Amino acid sequence: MKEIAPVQNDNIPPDASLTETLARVACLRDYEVRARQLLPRAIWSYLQCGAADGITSRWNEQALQDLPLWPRMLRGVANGSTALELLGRHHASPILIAPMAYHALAHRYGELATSQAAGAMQTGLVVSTQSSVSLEEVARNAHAPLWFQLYIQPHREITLDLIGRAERAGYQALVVTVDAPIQGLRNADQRAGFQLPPEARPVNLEPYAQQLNRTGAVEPGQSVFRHPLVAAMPDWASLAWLVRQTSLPVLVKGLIHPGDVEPALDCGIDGIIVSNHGGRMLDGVPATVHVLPGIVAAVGQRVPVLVDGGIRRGTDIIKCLARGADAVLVGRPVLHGLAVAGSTGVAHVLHLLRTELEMGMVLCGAASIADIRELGLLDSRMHDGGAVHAAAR
Ligand SMILES: Cc1cc2nc3c(=O)[nH]c(=O)nc-3n(C[C@H](O)[C@H](O)[C@H](O)COP(=O)(O)O)c2cc1C
Ligand SMILES: CCCCCCC(=O)C(=O)O
Repeated sequence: MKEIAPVQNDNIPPDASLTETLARVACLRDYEVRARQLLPRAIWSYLQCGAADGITSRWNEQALQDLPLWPRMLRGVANGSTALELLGRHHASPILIAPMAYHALAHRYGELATSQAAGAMQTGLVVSTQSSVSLEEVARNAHAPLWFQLYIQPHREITLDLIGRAERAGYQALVVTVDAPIQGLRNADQRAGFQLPPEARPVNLEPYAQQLNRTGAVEPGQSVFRHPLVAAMPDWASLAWLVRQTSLPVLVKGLIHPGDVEPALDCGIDGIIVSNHGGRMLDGVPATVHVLPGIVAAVGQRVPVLVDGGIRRGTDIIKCLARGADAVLVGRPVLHGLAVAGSTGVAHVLHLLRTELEMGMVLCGAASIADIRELGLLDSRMHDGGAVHAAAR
């Protein structure tokens, strides 16, 4: 295994020791502020910004903040636990790291640093098709449960090869992302002049470079409908085909409409991740926490439902689970921690979230993940202002 010294980080300013930096960081938001100060503007833009006007990206966070929690008292939660079983495996908490391209933009060890932190914190990591460290190298060095995020490729043989590589490398599940047949409209990146630097490359796809000689971006003057990726865009039949090609559990990521649940289940998938890609694809789609209950109802407990988008606090996790999610994925904060303090920063982000989750559970009277779902910690009546008094009578 490559040695990764957690303290080594080019991004930490010379006037602040790592200890000082970490001592001043109280919550995930502090990492965000610090990462923004440290990263070049164009890199920050790519890692942080939502598509177009960033409306959905803001809504994801705002919607979670706007949901009031309704805690229960005097329930005795000593010996509580955040543990759960997901797809037949034990997880220490309902937190996973969302798939994100190019961790090397945030830190020179990229996904190796992230996976080291994930292992230390017993947190599942979803490795992107567009990781900057190869899926095999991440797996060789990992101590965390790994899932592989797969973009269905324009050529079936490439998709098959990626599936085989993930299986052989020991990944435990495939996450098929379906909300990004082309790149979202990245106005902020355009303004900041973002271009991928040489150290951040889609290395997993390099063996197929000759067949994949194009990006997801739409060139000026080109009709979007004529883009080669649109011509090769996957459909439900592609997903059903993919599920038949692997023995691994397959989760579909990017569903937000309950009408898409039945077609997805018909394909034989094993889980759903409610996601709008952190608001990075189609701007103006609803916040994930708003659409979550509709999906959960449509699924009816046939497969696990996970959710991501805007989770910045342990209480956000409680809100998602109270609305029916089995687990959550966290995106940008992981990259913020990575940019500020490498693997230590990521581990700290995960630690902060886990601690906040446990504090929130204690203060809500929830001793287990099941309790969070069953205690009525969120209630639609809470949104009717005065009606809450009537509800309590
Ligand atoms: C920089 C960045 C790169 C991303 N790359 C991918 C990707 O390669 N595949 C994918 O399915 N989702 C990708 N996503 C979306 C995340 O998996 C996730 O849905 C989203 O970040 C969750 O929202 P949050 O960042 O507010 O937590 C990316 C997100 C970011 C911020
Ligand atoms: C064809 C879409 C590729 C997007 C890859 C990276 C990503 O998911 C993101 O930037 O968000």
